[in-house]
Amino acid sequence: MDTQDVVIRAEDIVKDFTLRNTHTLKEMLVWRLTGRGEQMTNQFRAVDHVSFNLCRGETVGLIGFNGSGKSTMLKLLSGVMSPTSGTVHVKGRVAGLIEVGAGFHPDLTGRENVFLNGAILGMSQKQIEESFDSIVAFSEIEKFIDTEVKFYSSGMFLRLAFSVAVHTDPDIFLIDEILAVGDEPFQKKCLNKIDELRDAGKSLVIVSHDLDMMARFCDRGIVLAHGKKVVDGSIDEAIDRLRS
Ligand SMILES: Nc1ncnc2c1ncn2[C@@H]1O[C@H](COP(=O)(O)OP(=O)(O)OP(=O)(O)O)[C@@H](O)[C@H]1O
Repeated sequence: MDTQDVVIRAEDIVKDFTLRNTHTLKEMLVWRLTGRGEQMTNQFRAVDHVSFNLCRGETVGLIGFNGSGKSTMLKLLSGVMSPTSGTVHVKGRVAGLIEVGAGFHPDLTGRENVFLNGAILGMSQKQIEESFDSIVAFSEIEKFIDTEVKFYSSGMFLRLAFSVAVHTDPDIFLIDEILAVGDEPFQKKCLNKIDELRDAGKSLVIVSHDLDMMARFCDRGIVLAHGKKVVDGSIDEAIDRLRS
């Protein structure tokens, strides 16, 4: 594919987290006085020099065992988090379904959150007004739309968040495991919507432990292990590596 078609270019991404150890005040004082203050924290590398391109129209599955860095990688792609080093270039509008309810304010109603979230995802007030009925209809939570979202179940959060995100007409859609919290009918509806987005030539990055679902949706698979990219190939090749 020529470089014009690249919508995400992740170059040599590293993400380090600082893990804090809990110490008593006395320990901290002794450590500081003995000049060992730097040992109070340690660094953990969650993403280790990962590079890849995502092309227009591709659906890539990001797979790997627990703690391998998948969710961190999605947050770096979405811009919610910055890399320690390396760069992420994005072309087009990104919608991320990364954490259920992220970007939702608990004290606001569903209706207010649709406007807030839509605006965060780059929609104008007029676009949100025009899409509002369709957003609510897709989510099927009409009855609760004027209830504060702190009273929503995680499935209700997902319904509204997914619905807002797909209505923003994203070029790139990032989806974390969260589909798991929806009930089966809603999951089916989301999967159909994902098919529609694929058919419309959108680019998707999906994180899931449901390898059969990944085999059905993804063209390509990237396997992360301890933060490193160990496979970037067909989805079948990626799944084989994980299952071997
Ligand atoms: N904010 C943070 N502070 C410290 N460590 C973190 C933070 N976020 C993630 N980590 C660590 O980074 C590593 C990768 O986490 P991440 O959530 O990206 O893994 P994952 O592959 O998505 O895992 P899972 O399959 O369990 O969801 C884990 O060891 C996790 O503890």
